Amino acid sequence: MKISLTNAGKRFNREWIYRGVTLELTAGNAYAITGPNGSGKSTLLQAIGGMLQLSEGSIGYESSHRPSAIGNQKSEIRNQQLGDEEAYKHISFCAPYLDVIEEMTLTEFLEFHRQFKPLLSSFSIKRIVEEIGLEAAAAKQIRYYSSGMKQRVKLAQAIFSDTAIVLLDEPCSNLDAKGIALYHSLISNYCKERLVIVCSNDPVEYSFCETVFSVTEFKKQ
Ligand SMILES: Nc1ncnc2c1ncn2[C@@H]1O[C@H](COP(=O)(O)OP(=O)(O)OP(=O)(O)O)[C@@H](O)[C@H]1O
Repeated sequence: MKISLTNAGKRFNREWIYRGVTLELTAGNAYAITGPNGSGKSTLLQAIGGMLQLSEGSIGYESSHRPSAIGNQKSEIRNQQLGDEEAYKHISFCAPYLDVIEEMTLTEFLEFHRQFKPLLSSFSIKRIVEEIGLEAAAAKQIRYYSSGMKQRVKLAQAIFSDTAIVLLDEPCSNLDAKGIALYHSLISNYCKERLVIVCSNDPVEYSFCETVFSVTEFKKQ
């Protein structure tokens, strides 16, 4: 999977938040978007995730796959541009401004979510609940969870969805030291082959990202 941004820009009213963003982001890599409060990190991530329309420029999503081999011949890897609808099936998102369904229990919520985005193969809901250490609370409505427990649920929803792209906005919000360790183990166990983008000002959240860029680089107009 590859995401290409070409001259991407976003403005609210007359104010350009970023402009001239040209980047290629590829699967198997982790990227961090940093920058001061209000600089446009979330706005850029939301545009990449298709939740927000750009004011100018474009975003393309390209998947690569190897069609099944014919006879003994090895087939070439084929690249295919995806339409927006198709691309969004490959994206999962975790962010403070995205809500979980508070009226559901954790088990019900994961069952519900699975109908729209399949889970990583070989993962049962029971196993996911165990992975995030919430076995004792699995039958409790999410509305009664602490903020750190809710954050674990949001991380699980994003990381255990079978998507090539994982977008994480402030992924360690409300997590304690154990929760932060859990986040890092989920990233290293389940995100190696995927395209991960983390929006953050806290190096602890993006320590594993090979490429770090600041949204302030895209403020020159
Ligand atoms: N819907 C909107 N309408 C008008 N302005 C907006 C809207 N959404 C965001 N902004 C503005 O865009 C700018 C960038 O906001 P954004 O949330 O992307 O910043 P951020 O870098 O993620 O900040 P933080 O570190 O505080 O989370 C801010 O000035 C914000 O006020």
